[in-house]
Parts: sequence; C-alpha cells; structure tokens
Amino acid sequence: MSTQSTDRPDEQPEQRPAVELADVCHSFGDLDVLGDVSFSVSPGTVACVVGPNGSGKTTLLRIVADLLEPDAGAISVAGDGGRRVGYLAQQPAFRRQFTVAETVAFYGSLVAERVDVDAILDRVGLSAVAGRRVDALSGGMVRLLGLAQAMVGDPSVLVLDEPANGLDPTMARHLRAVIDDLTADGDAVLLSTHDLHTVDRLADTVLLVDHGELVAAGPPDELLAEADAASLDEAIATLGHGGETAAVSPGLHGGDRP
Ligand SMILES: Nc1ncnc2c1ncn2[C@@H]1O[C@H](COP(=O)(O)OP(=O)(O)OP(=O)(O)O)[C@@H](O)[C@H]1O
Repeated sequence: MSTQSTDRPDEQPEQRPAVELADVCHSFGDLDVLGDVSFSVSPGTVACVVGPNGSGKTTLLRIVADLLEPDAGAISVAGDGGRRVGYLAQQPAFRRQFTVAETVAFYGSLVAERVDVDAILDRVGLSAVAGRRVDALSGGMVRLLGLAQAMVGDPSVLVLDEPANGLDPTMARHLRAVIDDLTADGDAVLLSTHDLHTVDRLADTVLLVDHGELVAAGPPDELLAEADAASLDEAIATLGHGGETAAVSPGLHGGDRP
C-alpha cells in the first residue's frame, strides 16, 4: 500500500486466515444477539456480511474490530498483538471544523502512525477536497473519509460497516475500485451491506447472518446452488429465517424491536 507503515508482521499471510472466529456469542443484557458464530476470511479476499436489519451484523463487525468484547468464543486477526484492523463505522463521526487532510492526520497522530495523508486521500479519491472542512462535505464524501481513516496505519484487515450506504452509483463504483485495490495488496475486507449489487460485484464469501446466527457461508455460487436460486436475493430469502425486517427471533431474542 502507499501509506507509510512501520512494519508488516504477517510475513506469510496466505498461510493463515486474516480473520478467524470460533463460536463467538454476544448478548446485550438479556438480548442474545450473536450465537456461536464461526467463520474465517482469507487474505486478499472480501467477505460480505448480509442479513436483515437487527440481525447482528454491526455487533459482529465491532467484535472483529476489537471495539466490543464478546461474551464467549475466540477471535484471531492476522498480525494479532497489534490487531491491525481498520474500521469504518456505520455513522462515522468527525470533528466538523477539521479539514479532510487534518482529519486523517489527526487520526494518524492518535494511533501513533506516520501517515502519508496525500497518498491515502488520493487512494480514496478525496485529494480534490483535502482542504475542505468536514462540515462542508457531502454524505458520500464523509463515508470516503471514513474509509480513509480506516486505512490509516496500513491495516491488513479492514472492517467496513455498510460502506456503500448513501453513495451514488459513481461513488459506489469508486468504492468498489478502492476495495479491489486493497485486496490486490493482500488485505482482507470484511464488510456489511444491504446492497446486493455490492455483494455480487465484490464478495468472495457471503456470510448470511439471521437472528444472530450464521445461517449460510460460502462463495456466492455455492449459496445459489445450496438454495437452488437464480439470484442472491432469492438465495438469501431461501437460506434465511424468512427475511423479515424486524429481525427479533422469538427464540433467540424475546424482545420486540420495531
Ligand atoms: N449497545 C447495544 N445495547 C443494546 N442492544 C443493542 C446494542 N447494539 C445493538 N443492540 C441490539 O442488537 C441487535 C443487533 O443489532 P446490530 O446493530 O448488530 O444489527 P444489524 O444487523 O447491524 O442491523 P442493521 O442492518 O439495521 O444495521 C439489535 O436488536 C439491536 O437493537
């Protein structure tokens, strides 16, 4: 990658998964959100987490990004020790008065990394607005700035929560090109999305989460075959627990989220 990094501890990343989860469980109070989730993501690949609203995707991503400690289970991330994971939150929050360039530089100073701000902004396509204040950015630009922040420190694993959300088709295409670029460098990308075009275009692996369970996992072709479906949409509906939007399983959750 073109950002500056002090080291790259995973000398032979292809020999082990970039991300590996075994029997991860999590509850918020008496709300069971994830139950025995296990999967792995290989270096240089994209895994797309899909599933209904409230099914546990963000919770899962926050656990992988080390922002949330699971109640049970094991997680290993390539380069463990430094936990080199870049994270794009579903709603990234920035200091409004900072410029785009200052935001990336500031984040670099927080994670104590030497950061080539220009290179990162060039990579995500924000060079032209490097001097613009955050509060003058469009929503799509804010997401790209979130991606730039996630790339600080040259992480080998990127966890992106709905990166395509709110992007127009041109921006979305640009985002996909950036993700292609990251995986070509050997990085692993774990992202959540409701946009099946993104899944279709990017996913090496689809992880279908429904009511906190990983109900299907594999390459898109395998999911289509498993569901005997003609489209991902159909496969997800077939393999899921019915695809209802208010994803509160009576069995697993017992709540009544709208
Ligand atoms: N900090 C929290 N405290 C209590 N409950 C929470 C918390 N975070 C999430 N939840 C609950 O956990 C469940 C899963 O939420 P999560 O955000 O992981 O789902 P999601 O699949 O990402 O949803 P969406 O597609 O709508 O973004 C929901 O019922 C949610 O209300």
